[in-house]
Amino acid sequence: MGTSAPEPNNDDICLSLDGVTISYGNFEAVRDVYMDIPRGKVTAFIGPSGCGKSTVLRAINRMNDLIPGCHLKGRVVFDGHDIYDRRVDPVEVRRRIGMVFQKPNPFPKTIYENIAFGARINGYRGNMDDLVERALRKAAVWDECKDKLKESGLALSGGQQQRLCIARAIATEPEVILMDEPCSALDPISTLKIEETMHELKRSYTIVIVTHNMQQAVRVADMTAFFNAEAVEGGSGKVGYLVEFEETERIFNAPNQQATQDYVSGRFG
Ligand SMILES: Nc1ncnc2c1ncn2[C@@H]1O[C@H](COP(=O)(O)OP(=O)(O)OP(=O)(O)O)[C@@H](O)[C@H]1O
Repeated sequence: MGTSAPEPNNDDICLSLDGVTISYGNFEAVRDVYMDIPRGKVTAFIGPSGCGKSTVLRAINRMNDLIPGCHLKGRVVFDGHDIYDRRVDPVEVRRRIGMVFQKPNPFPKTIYENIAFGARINGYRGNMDDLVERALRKAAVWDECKDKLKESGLALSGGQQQRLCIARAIATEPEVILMDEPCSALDPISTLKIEETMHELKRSYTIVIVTHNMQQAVRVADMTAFFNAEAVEGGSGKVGYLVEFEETERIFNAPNQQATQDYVSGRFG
């Protein structure tokens, strides 16, 4: 992606956060995060509100660039290159590292166009009908959509819209899919469908999900990162930090840190 010399490759690691500190103006939201996100697995970010989970997630595909005053120190290494290198195109980063948001946000276009639009902009030259079908199938929403491809994406149910948004993210052929609380606006049945879809998707993609729902982390994630926030000396706000990053089973059954134990067992604050 970049033109700098590639760093040594570790095939099992998809993305490395290397001393990442993110500020909004003068406010330091999250400090000094180091983590190696494994390839082909689901990684969950959990932790109390305001500890910086979404901020870190958005840093992984340079989505924070769109927030005026947001600034990152450190490096995010993907495919051997720092995605914040001056020579790297953020649009290309976001194509390779796609994102699904909290609220389903289909374009006000047909179901077909929701998929085809981004692919066309990215210069896709293959058979568009095939791409639309493939993406909708991978996102497990083909059966519900196949007879109404020319209808508006907004006419689908919330859960179907979210799977359409996953299909839209897949259509640009990313390697990573970031999901920011993708089920928080959905009913339990739609939530289970998305979770099942994630199990399928991790065969082809690396997934990072922010979730408030600890049961969801247990159900879907191979690895879990627990973030917390602490008061800053002399300051009024709190700064987020990564407490620990381990296999999900370990985080929920035998974490290294007392703060993690307190959080996962509900004895927090
Ligand atoms: N656009 C922004 N401008 C200024 N401050 C922001 C912005 N977005 C987030 N923050 C601040 O950064 C800190 C981390 O927020 P963030 O949304 O990343 O936390 P979170 O752990 O994802 O929270 P939640 O679980 O409530 O979504 C908070 O103090 C928040 O107020």
